[in-house]
Amino acid sequence: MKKYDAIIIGAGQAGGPLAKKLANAGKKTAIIEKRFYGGTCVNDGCTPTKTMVASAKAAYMATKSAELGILVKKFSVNMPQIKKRKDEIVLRSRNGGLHAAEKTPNLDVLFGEATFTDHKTISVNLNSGKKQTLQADLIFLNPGAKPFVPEIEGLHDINYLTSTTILDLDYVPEHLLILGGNYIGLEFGQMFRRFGSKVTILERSARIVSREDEDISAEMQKILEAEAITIYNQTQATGFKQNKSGKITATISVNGEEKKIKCTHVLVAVGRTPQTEALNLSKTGVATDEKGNIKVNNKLETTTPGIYALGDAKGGPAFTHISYNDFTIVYRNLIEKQDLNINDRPVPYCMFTDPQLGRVGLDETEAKKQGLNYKVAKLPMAHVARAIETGDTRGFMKAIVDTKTKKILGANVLGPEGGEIMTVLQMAMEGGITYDRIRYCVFAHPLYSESLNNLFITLED
Ligand SMILES: Cc1cc2nc3c(=O)[nH]c(=O)nc-3n(C[C@H](O)[C@H](O)[C@H](O)COP(=O)(O)OP(=O)(O)OC[C@H]3O[C@@H](n4cnc5c(N)ncnc54)[C@H](O)[C@@H]3O)c2cc1C
Ligand SMILES: NC(=O)c1ccc[n+]([C@@H]2O[C@H](COP(=O)([O-])OP(=O)(O)OC[C@H]3O[C@@H](n4cnc5c(N)ncnc54)[C@H](O)[C@@H]3O)[C@@H](O)[C@H]2O)c1
Repeated sequence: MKKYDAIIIGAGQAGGPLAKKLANAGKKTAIIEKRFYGGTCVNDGCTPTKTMVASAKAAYMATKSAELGILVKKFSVNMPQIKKRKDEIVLRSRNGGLHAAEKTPNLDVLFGEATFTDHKTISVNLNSGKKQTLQADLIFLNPGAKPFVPEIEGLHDINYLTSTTILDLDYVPEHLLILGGNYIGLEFGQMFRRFGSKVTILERSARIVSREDEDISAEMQKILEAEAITIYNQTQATGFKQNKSGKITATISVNGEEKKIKCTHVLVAVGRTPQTEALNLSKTGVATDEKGNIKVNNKLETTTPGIYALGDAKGGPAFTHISYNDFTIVYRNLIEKQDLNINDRPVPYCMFTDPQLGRVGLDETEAKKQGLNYKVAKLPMAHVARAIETGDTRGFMKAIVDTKTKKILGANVLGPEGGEIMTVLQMAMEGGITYDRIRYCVFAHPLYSESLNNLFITLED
């Protein structure tokens, strides 16, 4: 049995940085990782997908460049090269994080699967085949999540893809059928369409990106359909069959009506599930909800004092920056004796479709639901000088403002660099800068953000 001051399970977006900071603060720390240092974001999430989205954008630009007067006569997609570039970037990032951790005094990095055997006692099945038992008063759980695979007849008999396994393809699928029309389904759907696949997306809800306002869903659907992606809303797959040559027939229910679709590959992108089962949390009194998410209070402490949960495994918004912020909250509270909680933070995000969808704060639906006194400012990208000049006028900017205080309550920007434009509005929200000031702010011409002047000029006082 080895005693530590702190043990961290999972080297994800919270665990890795927390381990280094605790060790540097003088705590004898161990971090246990069963797979790859850096977790989902670095190895199977943000880094590889955004790397491949960049390749897909290059393919898209090759098809669009004639409009800008540049004739690309012919181009081809080199999937092995796209994969190689992605693998190299992932490896560099993974190894960078690992080497920094291994060089940190006071920090032991263990590769293996951790499971609780008793109160604050952890057994690790080391990847080397050996076992090690550890104990600490402070334990941090950062086990992340994995793709959720629904029970659909025949799904387990076909060689379906997940957001993790699709990253290993070194060829372009002929016809990719995707279950789920949100982050993962749309980012991969557009990417593979641009690589040359035929793409069909099935979304169970009435509309894709169903957590956003209706006008966002409609515009996103229009943008994706313009690239010849087929989208079925209010649709579920009810069965799959694969023939000897590998071709798959999916039975789908569209608005209750049965239909058959033939495809070559199926990507399951219907959400993620926490990796908490293997932890054997009942041994240490940490409660989970019916989905396996770890229950925490607003300071991220679980039902067992001294054990904290960070990142995706606690449910709620599942983003890298939220997991990272969890680390900073826990660290500052425990080591710097601050009094921070997770309720006070904004939850911005960006969907990396092209154009991007950046979002922060309240949308129109939520403002209406809360009965707020609000106004909506909306500006089509077709009225944005920068968008016209660069030849991409898809989408719009939208902001919700408080009529009385003139404060910005939220923003959705579906457009080129939508994430960056949203972030400018987020900074205004954080600094309490009202929309009537932004209307007359001097922004450099002709930036996308300059059009925030015009966005708020659309509002009458
Ligand atoms: C395809 C895809 C694209 C994404 N793109 C974005 C994006 O663009 N922007 C964004 O903000 N977010 C994105 N996300 C979400 C983001 O990756 C996660 O929210 C983020 O990685 C936070 O994860 P985490 O810190 O909770 O845990 P993770 O990063 O998942 O790390 C958890 C680690 O714990 C390890 N582990 C689990 N159980 C054990 C155990 N018992 N013992 C030892 N180790 C264990 C796992 O192996 C893993 O390495 C994406 C996700 C996916 C799947
Ligand atoms: N850019 C980013 O920040 C980014 C990118 C990728 C993933 N992520 C994170 O990863 C998480 C998982 O992403 P995701 O897209 O898999 O999940 P999600 O929960 O965001 O979306 C799943 C979609 O699938 C639909 N769905 C559910 N069951 C279905 C079924 N049986 N058939 C058809 N549709 C069905 C849902 O209605 C929903 O629209 C997200 O919560 C997100 O936080 C973030």
